[in-house]
Amino acid sequence: MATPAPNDSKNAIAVAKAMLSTAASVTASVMVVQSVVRSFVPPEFQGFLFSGIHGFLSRFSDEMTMVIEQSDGYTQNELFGAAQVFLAAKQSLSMRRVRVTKSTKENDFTLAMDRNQTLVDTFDGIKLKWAFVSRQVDPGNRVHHGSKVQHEFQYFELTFHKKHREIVLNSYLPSLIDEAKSIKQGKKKLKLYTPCSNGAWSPVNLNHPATFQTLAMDPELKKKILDDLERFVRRKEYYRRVGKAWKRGYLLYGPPGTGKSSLVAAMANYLNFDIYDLELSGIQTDAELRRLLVATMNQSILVVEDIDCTIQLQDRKSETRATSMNPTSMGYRRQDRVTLSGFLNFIDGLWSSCGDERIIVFTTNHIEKLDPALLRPGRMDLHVPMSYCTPCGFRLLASNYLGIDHHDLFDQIESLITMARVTPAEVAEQLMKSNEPGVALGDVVSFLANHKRKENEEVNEEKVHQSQLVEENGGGEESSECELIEE
Ligand SMILES: Nc1ncnc2c1ncn2[C@@H]1O[C@H](COP(=O)(O)OP(=O)(O)OP(=O)(O)O)[C@@H](O)[C@H]1O
Ligand SMILES: [Mg+2]
Repeated sequence: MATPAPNDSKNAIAVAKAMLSTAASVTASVMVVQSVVRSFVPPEFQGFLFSGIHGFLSRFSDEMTMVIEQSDGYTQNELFGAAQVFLAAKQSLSMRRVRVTKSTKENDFTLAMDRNQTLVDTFDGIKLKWAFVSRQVDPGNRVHHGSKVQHEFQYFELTFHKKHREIVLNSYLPSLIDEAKSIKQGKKKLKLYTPCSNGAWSPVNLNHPATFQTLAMDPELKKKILDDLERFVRRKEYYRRVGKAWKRGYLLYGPPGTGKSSLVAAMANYLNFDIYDLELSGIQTDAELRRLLVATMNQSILVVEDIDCTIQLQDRKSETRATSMNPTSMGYRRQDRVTLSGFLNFIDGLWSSCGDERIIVFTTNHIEKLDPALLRPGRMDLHVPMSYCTPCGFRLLASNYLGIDHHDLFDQIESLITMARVTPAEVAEQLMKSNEPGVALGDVVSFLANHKRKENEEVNEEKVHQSQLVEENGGGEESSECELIEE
């Protein structure tokens, strides 16, 4: 067993005292002292020193510390076990000491936070400092198999600013317990990240139920996407060999309610990837955009929804024209704005090379409005059209929503659906109106019939309008001239 080094310990304490007398920041002092203690003091004495120093310093601090012990004397503390699992999963390669164990029954190594190590977590922008403290307790003169029994007393300390007490108790700790449960079940809890006001990503749990089984879309297209995803995740070595960044881009396009966002959620659920939802219109500068992109993690999907609606990205030519004429004519310098070229260059260049297994998805309702730079071959690897509901899509929805594979009304609905342009979202809405298949399907029939009638009326109105135009212009030939002029 390693013996304590009295001189080193004295040095460490002397440094701690000196720090205290001049410290402007108590937190900074704690960190410096901890690192000094770690360097000079043998592990078995570190726990004692840490909590002593910490207890003394905390009197001057705005921080509060929660102590999470293994048990309350009678029952196990659920939070202690959850923290062990959660923190082990959070550990990064940057940790200096990691405990590694493996039982004969298990195939994998289990990593855990080692004694007297610290780790910083963030939640809703709040910094939370974890320490795993271990103290040797002398139980008196108890002897077992000839040697003196040593007891180890272990607990976690969770330190944060006092003002976040309620958030920690009501949100952070419950979510930690949830996450630990998912980790234990071997299932990662998926997250949906959105940019928050301080320029960082803020996570919430992603509980979207969409899967490839529940998606009503062309079966061949569905299979093509699934195969593409599977090939992508298997191809780590391939991407390395050909010198390409390990990323894949999908462009999903189609009318509202055809399942573009549902497909993104299905992809995340299928791959077990988190989603980063990049709302470009909320981002002011290329620098801010880059910061956010760099902060995304591997094995994730970066989604930019409705890319055509993000005005600055719409028209690169006009953007260039405006800049070349007068760089400050619009009251801002061009480099202060998010630009399509800046975004695409960063996605294709530096960003994709600093991470692995990235998927990028753009969605749009108007593919025709997109800048050609986005549609260029090689930019988005797969273009996925999301279409109106087909008979096959309807059957899948009926099976999902009503649990039925056949019904007398199916034929009528299927022939109506091929004529009416309705979205899966609209059909799903009708199917949800009743648990009784006959009633729900009756609603679908009336909805489709109404929809078809309205479509016919619109077509007729348009025909009348066109023939009025022809009459006003006095004949066929001149009308084509008129169309040419209008264009
Ligand atoms: N193809 C589909 N298969 C199954 N359900 C669908 C499909 N499309 C839409 N839905 C249902 O409609 C709802 C809305 O669909 P979703 O948000 O995915 O459409 P969207 O194409 O992203 O629309 P928008 O363009 O307005 O963003 C979904 O929650 C889902 O219940
Ligand atoms: Mg959507």
